[in-house]
Amino acid sequence: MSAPKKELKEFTPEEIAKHNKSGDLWTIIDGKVYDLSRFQNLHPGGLAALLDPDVAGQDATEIFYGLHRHEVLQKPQYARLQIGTVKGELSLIESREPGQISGVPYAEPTWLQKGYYSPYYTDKHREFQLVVRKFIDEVVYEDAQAREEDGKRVSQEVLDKMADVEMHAMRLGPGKHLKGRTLMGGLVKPEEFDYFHELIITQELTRVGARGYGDGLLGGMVIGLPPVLNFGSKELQERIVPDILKGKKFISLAISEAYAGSDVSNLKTTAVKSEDGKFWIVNGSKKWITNGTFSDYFTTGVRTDGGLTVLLIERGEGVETKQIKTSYSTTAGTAYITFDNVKVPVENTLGPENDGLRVILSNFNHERWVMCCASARSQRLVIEECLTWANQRQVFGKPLIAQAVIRNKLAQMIARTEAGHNWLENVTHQMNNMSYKEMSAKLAGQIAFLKMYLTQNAQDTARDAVQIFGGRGTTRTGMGRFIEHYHRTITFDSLLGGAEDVLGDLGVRQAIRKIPAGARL
Ligand code: HEM
Repeated sequence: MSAPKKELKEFTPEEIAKHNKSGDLWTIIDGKVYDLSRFQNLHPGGLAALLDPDVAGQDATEIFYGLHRHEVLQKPQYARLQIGTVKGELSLIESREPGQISGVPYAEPTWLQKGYYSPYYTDKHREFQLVVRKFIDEVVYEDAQAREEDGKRVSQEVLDKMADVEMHAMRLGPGKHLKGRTLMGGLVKPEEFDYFHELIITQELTRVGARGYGDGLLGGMVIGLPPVLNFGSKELQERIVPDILKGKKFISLAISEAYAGSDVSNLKTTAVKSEDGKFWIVNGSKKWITNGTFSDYFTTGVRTDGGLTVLLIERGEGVETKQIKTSYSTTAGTAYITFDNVKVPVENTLGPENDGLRVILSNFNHERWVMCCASARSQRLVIEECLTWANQRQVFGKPLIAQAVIRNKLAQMIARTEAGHNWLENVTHQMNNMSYKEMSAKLAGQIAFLKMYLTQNAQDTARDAVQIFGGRGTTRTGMGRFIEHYHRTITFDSLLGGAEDVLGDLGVRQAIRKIPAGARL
């Protein structure tokens, strides 16, 4: 990220002060001397700001950090404006190194903070987390910022590097699909890989702070491939799974329709058997399908004679996908899909005919839990931004953090995030110790409540964060860019995998079913 090192001179403040006019313009930021003479007319904030008597030839550190993110100075085109350092002064502001753990309180979950303990994570998990973070900082972060902005698909190079360490396979959680694979360069054995490892990957990916990119990074595979692995024929699996896990082919889960979202039993897309019984003929449409614009395969819920069936539909004649523009980046490839007399071999049926609801539901707990991992972590990113900003921002002659109302917003934000994250770790611990059957029976309600709780909190946190950042929280570039992005995209999380009210209701209905027959007040 930083520019190549060059010989830097030392200057005294007196020497620097002489360069204080248009065409001969220096300034000091954090003990470093910048020559802005040739940049002055290109400066996005204008020339006048740079000619201010408190800036031109002076130490502008406080003013600079009130207006720019530190990352501005790390960009090569700006880093090269540095010509020297101030004699006798040290730089105090740290640049984040790849893999670094944040020192800002609550920016990291407790188990990653120095001097804290956890009953859940082992030293192996810690080692794994460090390597995954470094990988994501070095391989994914820049691509995430660029693609979120230009809306293009995740770069193939990133997908290939992720495949090299088997990250696509690991994102599907523990299971048979990991057998024989070298995970993260051999750091964890397939049989040792557990839900905390998966949580780590999901949470580290969330830290890039680019929501559309996060889904574009094969979110469709995370929810669309499990039905193939759990219900597809051996032949089908052997034919399509290897290329998907290599990041060469793509798959989506195609359930929701303009007619039916959370109400999956009311789908209108139909599949009728051909006369020879060899094919399904599929007609209908699907909406909000993540990665749909570039997917090769669609795990699709269809209405059949006696109920609901799930089919693996391959891109081909009769399948059309159109980009839907949503509140987040088109890098997610969110699609509207139409199926017009699409011929699907009956061998592509996933699970028993007319029992598709079970196939779809079997995946929901894991899908929602993944969303919980992401939501819990993204709230920490907001805390880090807000705590740091409130501490550095000067307003009415004091730091913003000196205002009790701001401290109160931060208090609520931190308490909500800690509560949700700790609950998530408890649920993850249960998943690690339960069979799949037990998980389905005991955790559907818990996970539904947890997701509802986290996304409600996330929306409160987004609203509070914008108040803390003020106008900066509403612009796509500059100081508040992560906050603007979070606030704009957070509603998505509250709907994916079931709207909040639907999830809350599911949890209560499950609880009521389990009240012992003899329970009375
Ligand atoms: C090495 C020195 C500097 C560089 C490379 C630089 C670069 C930039 C960039 C890239 C932006 C656009 C930020 C964005 O929206 O993404 C910007 C905005 C701005 N800069 Fe600078 N800048 C420098 C120094 C300064 C200084 C010393 C001042 C002093 C007042 C200043 C005042 C401003 C202002 C007022 C804006 C507009 C901020 C906003 O829209 O909120 N800049 N600068």
